[in-house]
Amino acid sequence: MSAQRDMKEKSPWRTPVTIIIITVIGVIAIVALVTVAVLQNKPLSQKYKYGIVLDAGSSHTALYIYEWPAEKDNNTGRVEQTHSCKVQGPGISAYASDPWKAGESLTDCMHEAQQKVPRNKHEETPLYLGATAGMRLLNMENSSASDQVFQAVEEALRQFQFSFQGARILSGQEEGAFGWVTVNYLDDRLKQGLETTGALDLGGASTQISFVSSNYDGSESPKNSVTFRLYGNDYNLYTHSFLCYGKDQALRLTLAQQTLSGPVIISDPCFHKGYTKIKNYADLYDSPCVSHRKPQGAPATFNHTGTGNFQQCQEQIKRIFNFTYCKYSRCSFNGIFQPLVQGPFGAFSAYYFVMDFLNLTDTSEPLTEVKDKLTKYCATLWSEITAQHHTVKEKYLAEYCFAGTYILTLLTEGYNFTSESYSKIKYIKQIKGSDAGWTLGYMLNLTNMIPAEAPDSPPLPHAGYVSIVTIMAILLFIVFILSIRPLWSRCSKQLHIV
Ligand SMILES: Nc1nc2c(ncn2[C@@H]2O[C@H](COP(=O)(O)OP(=O)(O)OP(=O)(O)O)[C@@H](O)[C@H]2O)c(=O)[nH]1
Ligand SMILES: [Ca+2]
Repeated sequence: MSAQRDMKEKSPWRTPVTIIIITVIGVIAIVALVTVAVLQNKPLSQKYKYGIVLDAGSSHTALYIYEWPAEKDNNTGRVEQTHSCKVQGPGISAYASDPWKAGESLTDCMHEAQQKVPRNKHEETPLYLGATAGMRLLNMENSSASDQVFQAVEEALRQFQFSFQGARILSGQEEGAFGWVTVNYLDDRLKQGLETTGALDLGGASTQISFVSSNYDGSESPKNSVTFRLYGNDYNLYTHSFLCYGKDQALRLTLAQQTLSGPVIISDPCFHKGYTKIKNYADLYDSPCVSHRKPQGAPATFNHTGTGNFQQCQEQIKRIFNFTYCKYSRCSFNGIFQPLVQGPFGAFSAYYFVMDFLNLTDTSEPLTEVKDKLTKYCATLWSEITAQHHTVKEKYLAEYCFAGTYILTLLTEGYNFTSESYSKIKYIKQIKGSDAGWTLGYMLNLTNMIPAEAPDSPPLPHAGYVSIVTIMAILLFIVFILSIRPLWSRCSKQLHIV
């Protein structure tokens, strides 16, 4: 009997130390369970992926770096622009006579990208270059020069350790459609199946309009139609890119029609009174948008003189749009089909630069007021303008009256925005820290980051899952305490005896 009691007392399960150890292990196990539950579905450490897109525009090239959590490739709204770099100098199409310089011009921004993307990610980071209207024009004018520019650019980009995926010219349709994808992706409209926002992009050499219209099925003009299935929703997008109607080429078109007879002086209502500059005919007509109209026997130069009159400027600009023919039910201009504009719009690139400078981004202001303000601005003397804005580049400064008038004319006369639909335009530069433009949409498409179908949602949301596991853990803990209570009471009795 006493030997039995001895054995019971010496059993390791019956010592206070053992009971304390069991209790601690039990608590640790429960805490671990809860921790695992909390971390379930969440990456243990945030691992990021990167993508780089070079936007080789007509006026300049810009590099964008995008970043997203590696585990969330398919989730919308997660890709963010973390860095952008403006390439010094003109767009790559301007290097047609010196192609290697086009490649060289990109190296500074590429070195910046090397610094910004973690070194161990370089090899897996895709790098794309997309060229737009400047290269479209060069390709039309001199395709071998355009090939050489691409060769030089590709050679330069291959020097870097990124995963170079090629350089190519985007079609106008792609440029318009990817701009629309970017805006709606950043606004979280695609995944949630919300009403979409149209996209208005004004570049230097071309301009794009893209929107979804409820009364347009794409059949009337298939070349203006792009269909998408994104997150389980079908979209039938209307899109058109007008080559030669970007801000810089539109200015050439407007000037060209005032120089048909090769005058020595041009009195231009789109430039401020007091502005006067000697310009070369050869430079003005050095673009396929106007080259065929070069006046015969024109002098080498002309004196470009401003008269600063909004009304007359608008009249000059209207004449670059052809409204005389349309084989469809309705057209914007130059015989291009366009349904009535519908819904909200985001207007970016030069739409934003220009209207922001002119303090005209508030579209709740009636159009008549916007026109009044622009009338006053255009009528301001050039000497006053330069005195007020001495830090702004003179080339930009001289062109704001033209550019503002062009924007209003393009929107209201070209695309048929009314006072009411104009108020639904927002002039934007960025959405949630990422620039509005085609580059993000292009990368999302090429990396298959927007699925056609909505991703399967988990049977329980994360919060629900955590709650259930926590309740189970608490119950387990109570059961555990109840089960060790007899051991504790026996243990304390023993301590008493001792
Ligand atoms: N005022 C102002 N104008 C700018 C600025 N950056 C670019 N621009 C001008 O705005 C116009 C459009 O610029 P971007 O949108 O960069 O055009 P792009 O992409 O080079 O041209 P595309 O190939 O036609 O798209 C061009 O005339 C530029 O010279 C800026 O910061 N301020
Ligand atoms: Ca552009």
